[in-house]
Order: sequence, then structure tokens, then C-alpha cells
Amino acid sequence: MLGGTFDPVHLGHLRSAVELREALALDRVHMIPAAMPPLRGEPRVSPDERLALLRLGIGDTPGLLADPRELERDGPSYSADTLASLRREVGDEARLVMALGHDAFLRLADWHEPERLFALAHVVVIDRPDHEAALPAALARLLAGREVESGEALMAAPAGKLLRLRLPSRMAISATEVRRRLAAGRSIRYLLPEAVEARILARGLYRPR
Ligand SMILES: Nc1ncnc2c1ncn2[C@@H]1O[C@H](COP(=O)(O)OP(=O)(O)OP(=O)(O)O)[C@@H](O)[C@H]1O
Ligand SMILES: O=C(O)c1ccc[n+]([C@@H]2O[C@H](COP(=O)([O-])O)[C@@H](O)[C@H]2O)c1
Repeated sequence: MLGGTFDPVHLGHLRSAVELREALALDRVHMIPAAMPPLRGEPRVSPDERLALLRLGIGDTPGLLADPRELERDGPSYSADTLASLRREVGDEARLVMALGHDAFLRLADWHEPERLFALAHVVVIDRPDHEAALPAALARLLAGREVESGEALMAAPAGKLLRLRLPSRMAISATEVRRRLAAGRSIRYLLPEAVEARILARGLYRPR
């Protein structure tokens, strides 16, 4: 699972998903837009529009899936609930991984039921060149004894471990920068797939209000 606000999806997300799947030999990566992301303000565009952009961005990429399950629940989109629903589908023995970028990881101890996340899945942290910082103490406590050094060690169990991954193409692309550029009337070419760019421009999304 790679959850996100995807406001909008960009190549940092998509390339990470492809490389994550290869690095860990995953069957598939569910990219799951948050209807109501718990720790941030309301996204600029609607959940349905963010899902439509994500679908366009993924296109026919093998192994990547735009998964709408969080749009079908009310209230904050807690990842523990999403992982529980994925776990029900794949069974107790399957390896389940929740991937997140380093910036999101730094706040993991503030998430809803953080211990339950590890009961349901492994956590894989993707390095971002634009985000680096030391671990807060509460996070270090949550992670004690969980860290492994390789994909093989991670995949030896169905859940409960932490792996940090430096993927080959670390990209300093953020949705904040995409929104900022659109608001300023600047180009977003090559920061996201052309089909995503075309829909954003055709619909006038992220223009200053
Ligand atoms: N360039 C990137 N490289 C690796 N991971 C990324 C990158 N951009 C986002 N992510 C990760 O993807 C997940 C979803 O990210 P999100 O939708 O919040 O995008 P974002 O670019 O961080 O957005 P914003 O700038 O609005 O905060 C998070 O776990 C985030 O850390
Ligand atoms: O479950 C939580 O409490 C929780 C708190 C913060 C973020 N998340 C999820 O983490 C993912 C990335 O969030 P964000 O805000 O960085 O886009 C997205 O899927 C969110 O739903 C989840």
C-alpha cells in the first residue's frame, strides 16, 4: 500500500511505486488516495478528482493499482483501517507492506493506533532528497527492535518490521511544489505524467481562488 493525498499525483509517487515493487518483488502496489487525510488540512481538490488524476497517472503501468477504498468510508482516512481491510482480503500469511516517504514517516507516532499498523503490516520508508531530519523520541520508541536491513529479512514475516529504502531515482518533487507552480502560472511539465497535466490544465485545477 502506498497511501497519499495525491493532490495531485506526481512522478515522485509513481516512480517510487514502480521501484518499490521491483525492490521488494511485490505482486502489486495499491495506491490509495485519502478521502480525508488525518493530519493535514482539506486537500485542494475533491477525492473523486484526485482519484481520477491518479488513475490517469497510473495508466496501464503493470502492478500499480488506483484503489478507491478510502473514498468508500466516512470520517478521517486512518491507515490502520485501510490495512485491516487489505489484510482481510489477503489473509494472515501474506506479506503486507505500508510504504511512506520520510516526511510522513517522521510523524508516524502521531498516527491513529500506530502499534496496530505494525500488527497489520511492515512499514517501508522511502528516502526523499528534499526531506531529511532526525527521529523524534516517541518514534524511536515505537520502532525499537523492528528495524531490518534487507528486503529478504522483511519478507520473512507477514508484518511487524521496518525497512528504510533508498530507491534508485530519488526525486525532489512534491505536490506542494506542483500546486505552487500552477498557482503562479508556471510550467509543471515533466513533474507529472502528461495525461495528468492535460486534465489539470483543461479543468483549471489548482488555479488561485
Ligand atoms: N518525491 C517523493 N519521493 C518519495 N516519496 C514521496 C515523494 N513525494 C511524496 N512521497 C510520499 O508519498 C506519500 C503520499 O504523498 P503526498 O500525497 O502527501 O505527496 P507530497 O508530494 O508529499 O504532498 P504535499 O507536498 O502536498 O505534502 C507520502 O508517504 C509521501 O512521503
Ligand atoms: O492513520 C493515520 O492516522 C494517518 C495520519 C497521517 C497520514 N496518514 C496517511 O499517510 C498517507 C500520506 O499522508 P500525507 O498527509 O502525507 O499525504 C495518506 O495515506 C494518509 O492517509 C495516516
